[in-house]
Amino acid sequence: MKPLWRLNKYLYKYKGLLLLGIFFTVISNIFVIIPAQLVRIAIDYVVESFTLYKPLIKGGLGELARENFLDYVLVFGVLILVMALLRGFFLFLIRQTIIIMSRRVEYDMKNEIFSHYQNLPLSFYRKNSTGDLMARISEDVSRVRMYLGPAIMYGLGLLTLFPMVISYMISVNAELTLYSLLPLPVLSISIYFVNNLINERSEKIQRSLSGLSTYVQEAFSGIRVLKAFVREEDSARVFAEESEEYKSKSIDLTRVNALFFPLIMALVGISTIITVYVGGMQVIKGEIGYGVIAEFILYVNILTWPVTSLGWVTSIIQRAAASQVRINEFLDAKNDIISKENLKDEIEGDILVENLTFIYPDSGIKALDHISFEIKAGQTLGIIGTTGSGKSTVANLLMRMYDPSSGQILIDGKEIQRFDVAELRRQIGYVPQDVFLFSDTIANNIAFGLDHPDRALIEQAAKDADVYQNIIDFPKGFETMLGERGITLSGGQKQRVSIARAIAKEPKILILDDCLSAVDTKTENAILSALKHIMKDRTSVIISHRVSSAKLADHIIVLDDGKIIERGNHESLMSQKGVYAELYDKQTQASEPIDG
Ligand SMILES: Nc1ncnc2c1ncn2[C@@H]1O[C@H](COP(=O)(O)OP(=O)(O)OP(=O)(O)O)[C@@H](O)[C@H]1O
Repeated sequence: MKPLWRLNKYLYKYKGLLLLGIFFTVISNIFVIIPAQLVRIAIDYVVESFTLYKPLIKGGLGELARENFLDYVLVFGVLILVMALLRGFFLFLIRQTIIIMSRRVEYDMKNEIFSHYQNLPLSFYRKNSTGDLMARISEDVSRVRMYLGPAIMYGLGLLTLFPMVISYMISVNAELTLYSLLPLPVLSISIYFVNNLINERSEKIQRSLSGLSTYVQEAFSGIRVLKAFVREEDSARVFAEESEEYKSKSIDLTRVNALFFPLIMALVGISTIITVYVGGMQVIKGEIGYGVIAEFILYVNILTWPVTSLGWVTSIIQRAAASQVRINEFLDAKNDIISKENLKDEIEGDILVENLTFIYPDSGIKALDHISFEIKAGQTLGIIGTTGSGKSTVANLLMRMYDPSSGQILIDGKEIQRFDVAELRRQIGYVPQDVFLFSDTIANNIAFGLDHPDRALIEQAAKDADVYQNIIDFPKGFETMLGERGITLSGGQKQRVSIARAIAKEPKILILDDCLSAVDTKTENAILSALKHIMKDRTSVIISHRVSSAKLADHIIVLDDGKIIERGNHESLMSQKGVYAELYDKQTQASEPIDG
């Protein structure tokens, strides 16, 4: 229960709806109790009338008595109907308050979690899978909503109806109350266990279903590989196996579900039999009228649903608490990338890296080992190195996705930690190694980093990234949709759109992380020359494992296993005849990659 206390702030926020909900619950319960009493009065009246009826017929007053009797019964009928309508009306109002409150809280929670997620550092996303993040913001929040909505609603109903009905029943006949309610605790406990079984099995089904959909999703997104390796039959077989598992789990659930209603019916039936039996004995003894039996049968029926829901509500609360624990775990995750001074200065672009060492916190891998370099504003640094040598890690640290383990990065002579994080990133144009484009139009993808998208700027960025011609060749040009519902760009086109997105921001620092690997050297040169022109007064970092990308840079560093092993410009490095020169020779001899 304790984890759910965190939700009290929302209950407080929507206290108006909650209090109204409680009020309507009490009122609706009154309209449950009164009809039962009316039934008792009506039945007792009918029984009495019949005893009086015979002498009246004999006295010739039969017709009058009959009319009187029918009027009276009609009044009862109308009253009971009105009560039922009023109860329905208040039940409607309860749902309009409590369920609406739960939907509002659900909305607030999702927003709170989503904006918290966005604040969390990259390291958090390394530790937790996307599936997990999605499950907590959707399924877990839905379970918590079940507590805030239905569980609170039925819980309130239970808490108010029970004392009202039972105290009234006791006031009518304590002994009959005791007997008729005897099976109800058994009902509640059995429903609790059956419900737990149902939940357990539903969860298994849910897991099996998500396994099934992940499998289908993967099979179709990897359809090219699947077809190329002729694995269709194999894939269909695995699918059939997963479906089989889903089917058997569903049948398991149906078996338990099938137990649910008969169980309720049986226990309610037992209560009714006991009420009729004990009540009948008391009627025979002349202690009560017939009407009391009918009234008590109605009460037992009225109490059945709340008792049934007791087990259900308990298990909803348990599940909600477990979900809230998972939500709280993420909500309590802190962002350790915080600014010391929130400097919002315009960046010039001087970068000084001193003795920088970085160990990835999650894997313990030392990706950078005491590296130092300097880039003056407007200059270009090329970073060359083999796979896993730490090149992307430099980009990560310059973007302040992580903080250095030791050493420091100074931008314009100021420690990077002093800058406002968002402001720093806003002034950096980053082209990641693994291109990610959104399922949106090309124009919107290029304008992604802009607060006020400007068509001329978008088109210029596309020209500078050498992708303009490709885009206007599409029938819908810049309005072409990308992604699942749109067209698929080639690897090289994607990289260039990603570059256009970074330069459209007109950044002070541009970081290209191995993003020219899918374009041919001619396009690579065209892009680099265009970039040189537009980055004239800005700083560029070009990361690549291809020498052709870095050779135009003012300075080049060669990384190996996190250490700088060579530095200089293209000419000086070539004359050193070291790793760089060797790489250059090897790569110029190799055939050029083809622009896909
Ligand atoms: N997020 C991460 N968590 C843990 N270890 C990481 C992470 N990213 C990279 N590493 C490790 O750090 C080392 C350097 O990786 P990095 O990505 O910087 O290399 P790289 O030079 O960019 O390689 P490539 O050219 O293949 O992209 C590698 O050993 C890698 O396994």
